[in-house]
Amino acid sequence: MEYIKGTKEFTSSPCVVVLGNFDGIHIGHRKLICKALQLSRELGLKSLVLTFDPHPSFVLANKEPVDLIYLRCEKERILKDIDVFVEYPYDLNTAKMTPENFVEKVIAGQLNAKYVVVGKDYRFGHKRKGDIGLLEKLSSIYDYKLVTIDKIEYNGNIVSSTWIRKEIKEGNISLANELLGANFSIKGKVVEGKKNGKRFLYPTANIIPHRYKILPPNGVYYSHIYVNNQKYHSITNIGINPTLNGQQKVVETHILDFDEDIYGETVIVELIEFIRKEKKFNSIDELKQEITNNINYVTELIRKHED
Ligand SMILES: Cc1cc2nc3c(=O)[nH]c(=O)nc-3n(C[C@H](O)[C@H](O)[C@H](O)COP(=O)(O)O)c2cc1C
Ligand SMILES: Nc1ncnc2c1ncn2[C@@H]1O[C@H](COP(=O)(O)OP(=O)(O)O)[C@@H](O)[C@H]1O
Repeated sequence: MEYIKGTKEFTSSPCVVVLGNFDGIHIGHRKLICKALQLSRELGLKSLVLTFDPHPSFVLANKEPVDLIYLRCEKERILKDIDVFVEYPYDLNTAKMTPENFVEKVIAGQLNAKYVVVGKDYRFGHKRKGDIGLLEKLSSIYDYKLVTIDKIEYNGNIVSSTWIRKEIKEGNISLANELLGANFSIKGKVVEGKKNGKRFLYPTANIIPHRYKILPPNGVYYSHIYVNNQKYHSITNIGINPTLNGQQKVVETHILDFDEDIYGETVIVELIEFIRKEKKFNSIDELKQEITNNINYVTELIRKHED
């Protein structure tokens, strides 16, 4: 995948363009992406995803981009089949562009779009005045075809990033994963902790989560971890380790049947199922007993799944 960021000075060969903010790439977004991939294969065109960086709300409302389901580095993994991923700089000049101007200059001009794939409610340009009606109207002038995709529903409700954020915050990881069409994941570098794991408890690979990343409530989750592209079953605690008077929020993963030094490695932790809330125990022994119970539960879960 070619990745274009931080510049407006680029052009593309004829392509199928997918437009969207793709805050949390969910089953609705995946449908757009699949359609674009299918068209690009059939027609021998490049597939290109265009989003904005920073998020428009950061520039327009001066809001910090908090509670991100995917950080940029995490999106690349999901968009791996796409040929080109563009993060178009969203500054005050971009915000001022009329929708007509954006289509002429960027979509038809720079991107050389032959197909434009968007959700039915896609809005763009100054004050979000552009919509699919305008994209359709301009398609004959700029010689592209418009493909619109209906909003996807799950149990009668329209799937949205806002809904998924709510489920993640409430700890409903299994449902969030259904809506994402993938397991919610946290990517980061394994850092050194206080070494209490190996000494008194179980070793855990520690990641300090990015301050913009959304996280579920502090607690213990059945997880998968990818180390050097190899997948392992694991159990993850998200929290501050109150029993050992910790202060900082850490994502800590104990990998089952594993005994390697992975400090400094970039890993991906996927959360699969909520097990329990994080608690302050009266002693390290009590904490260890509970962690052992949790590991046994996960081992049993994996065994049942493999039967
Ligand atoms: C499955 C699991 C569950 C845990 N649950 C708790 C908990 O409920 N409360 C707590 O204070 N710490 C909990 N911990 C965190 C341990 O306290 C932590 O792993 C230990 O402090 C080691 O820290 P270190 O990596 O800095 O050495 C849990 C760890 C694991 C692996
Ligand atoms: N099964 C395992 N799960 C997680 N980490 C492991 C495992 N076996 C070995 N390790 C290594 O041990 C480190 C964690 O040991 P720990 O005592 O918890 O130290 P720290 O406090 O630095 O996290 C990990 O970062 C990793 O390099």
